[in-house]
This record gives sequence, C-alpha cells and structure tokens, in this order.
Amino acid sequence: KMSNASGKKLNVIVEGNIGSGKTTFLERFKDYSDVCVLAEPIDMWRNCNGNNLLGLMYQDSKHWSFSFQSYVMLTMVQQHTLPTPCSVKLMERSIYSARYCFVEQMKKDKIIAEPSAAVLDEWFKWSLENTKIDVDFIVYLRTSPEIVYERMQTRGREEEKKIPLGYLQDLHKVHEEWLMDKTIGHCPAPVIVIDADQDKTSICKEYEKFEVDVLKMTPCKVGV
Ligand SMILES: Cc1cc2cn([C@H]3C[C@H](O)[C@@H](CO)O3)c(=O)nc2[nH]1
Repeated sequence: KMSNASGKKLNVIVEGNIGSGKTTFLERFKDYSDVCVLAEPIDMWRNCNGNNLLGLMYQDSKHWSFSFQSYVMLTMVQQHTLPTPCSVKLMERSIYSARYCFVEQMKKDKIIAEPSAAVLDEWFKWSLENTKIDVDFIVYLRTSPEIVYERMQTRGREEEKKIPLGYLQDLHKVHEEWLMDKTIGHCPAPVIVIDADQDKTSICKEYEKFEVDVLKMTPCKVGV
C-alpha cells in the first residue's frame, strides 16, 4: 500500500485543451493498482437518459449548452466525491475547468445567457462549499491551439467535426488565464506545466518523470 508520510490520499486533476493528450497521459497510470484514473465521463454526456447532450451542444450550442454544462458539472461533482481505495486519484478535468474554462468561454461567446450562467455559478459555489472536493495539484498539458486542432481532426470524434480553430484558440486563452496568468476564478492547487506540444514519443520521457514523482506522491517540477 503506497502512501506518503501523512498517509493522505493525493488528488490530481489533469487539465488541457481538446486534443492536448489527456487520455494518452492518463493511460500511463492505468496499470498502477494504487492509482485510480477517472477519465471524463464522456459516455454519460453522450447518453443522458438516451440524449446525446454532447452532440446536441455542438449542433445547437445556444439551445443546449446550459443543459450540457449543468450535466457536466453534476458528473464532475460525482467524480470528485467518488470514494476510491487508491492512494492517488487522477481525474480528467474538473469542476474548476467546467466553470473557469468552458462555461466562461460560453459566457464570453454569449452562448449561455447571463441568467443561465448565474444558475451554473450557484451550483458551482454550492458544490465547493458543501461537497468534499479536494485537489492537491493540477497537471496542465499546455499546448498550442494549431497543434491540438490538427490532432482533434485526425482523431475525428464525431461531435467535434465542426469545431473551428478559433474555438480552440479561445479555449487555450481561458486555460492560460486560469492556470498561468491566474486572472480567472481561483486556482485550487499548484500547477505542474507540461509542454504537451511534443509528439507522443518524445513527450513520454516528460511523463515518465512526472509518473515517478506522482508515485512517490510528491509533486514534481516538470519543466516546460
Ligand atoms: C469539465 C468539462 C469538460 C468538458 C468537455 N467539453 C467538450 C470538449 C470536448 O469536445 C469533449 C470531451 O472533452 O467535451 C465541454 O464542452 N465542456 C466541458 N466541461
């Protein structure tokens, strides 16, 4: 049983733009018995009582973004508060990126009207105050929008087919403002920045270094 000095569980969230390599990063931890990996529950978003909210959001964002982001926030709280037997819980994205990246961008784009954004904000604030949401550090897979745009297209996720480069540039900007400039919302934990523009092979060395530190349960200083 691996645990650090205090025996405290370690909660890590992995953040980054669409196509920044989060899934590849999380894959590396799958075989560690003492690390519990919680990928984004995208299949729940695709099937909320038979409705593909993700698809609806991308088809008609004005109409469906509020419903989609409300459900995302619910599933994030469910994952943040899910008890696991592991010493390390590694989660893909968080209630924070839900609020400070995606909802923030949709507010800027006037896709979510102010009254709806106010409701999401109440859920966000209530959740932080009333549920056990712990984050010990944030791994930020930092990328350039042009690179992730290329990757997103090659990956070819059905619902993402029509996402323009501009949206990825906007999402990049809100991630930078939240995690680097700290000009949006609040950053709940120290940020470990990984330059995730590198191709899969060369980035693995970077991940390995981080892997060792996570398993030693100490946040590492992964260079950018
Ligand atoms: C927390 C959070 C994750 C998340 C993902 N997405 C979208 C981006 C991708 O196209 C897809 C999977 O990450 O869902 C979103 O619109 N809003 C979100 N909020």
